[in-house]
Amino acid sequence: MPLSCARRLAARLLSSRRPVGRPLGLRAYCEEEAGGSDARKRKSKTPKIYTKTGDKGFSSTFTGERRPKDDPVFEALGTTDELTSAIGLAREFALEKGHTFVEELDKIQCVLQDVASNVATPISSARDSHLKRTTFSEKPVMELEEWIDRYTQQLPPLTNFILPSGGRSSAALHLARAICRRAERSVCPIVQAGETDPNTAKYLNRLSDFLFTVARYAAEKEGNKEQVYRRTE
Ligand SMILES: Nc1ncnc2c1ncn2[C@@H]1O[C@H](COP(=O)(O)OP(=O)(O)OP(=O)(O)O)[C@@H](O)[C@H]1O
Repeated sequence: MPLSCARRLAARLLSSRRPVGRPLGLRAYCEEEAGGSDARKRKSKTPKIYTKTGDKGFSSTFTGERRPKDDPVFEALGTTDELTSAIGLAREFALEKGHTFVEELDKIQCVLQDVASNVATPISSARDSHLKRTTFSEKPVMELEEWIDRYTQQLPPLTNFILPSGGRSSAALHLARAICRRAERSVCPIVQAGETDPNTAKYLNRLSDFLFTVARYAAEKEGNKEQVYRRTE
């Protein structure tokens, strides 16, 4: 597959905000660009979700590098994808209960796409045009801090260790929080290697605090008791 196709695909993915985890495959994209193969033209114009380009255990970064699928970049992308999926589930539970923080969760899911775009663009192989499209600033980190402070003010002070509990919304937010911490751990080595913006790891660090705070807020608003830690002996 010509590299130029990979790059054009990546550019289109970023501009269309197609999720990093499930873009249109390279072959499908190149055929689409070329007007489609004869067979495909006859059958259908719908591009296939699988391209088979990853079958040998390698995949592409946004900069066009082919790397093994157990590379730290794909590990971090996969974990970020798990995180946004867990938030998506928590969001559904929260929506059923009419929680107002659903709005913040919506924005967070979009910002996580930006985190993934930045991680998918290793600085050592990026050109200026890649970097320009995938910048990640401190602004969303600051916004999270404002949200954490606002919700914390509405909660009773913490006097015990809280166990993941407090109803479905709250428990799902705790699960998302734990996955968020794993996402942070997976991004840290990439930051330390100087390959991604440190604000991505900062964002994930603040996000786990935000998820903890809204987990408690959800339990409180729903009138659910949170389980507290008690020594078992
Ligand atoms: N297992 C994975 N975990 C995390 N990220 C991945 C994984 N596989 C691929 N990626 C990333 O997600 C993007 C889209 O994934 P996709 O499944 O289309 O890639 P692929 O496996 O290389 O190709 P295909 O599935 O079409 O054969 C890739 O370009 C790569 O950046």
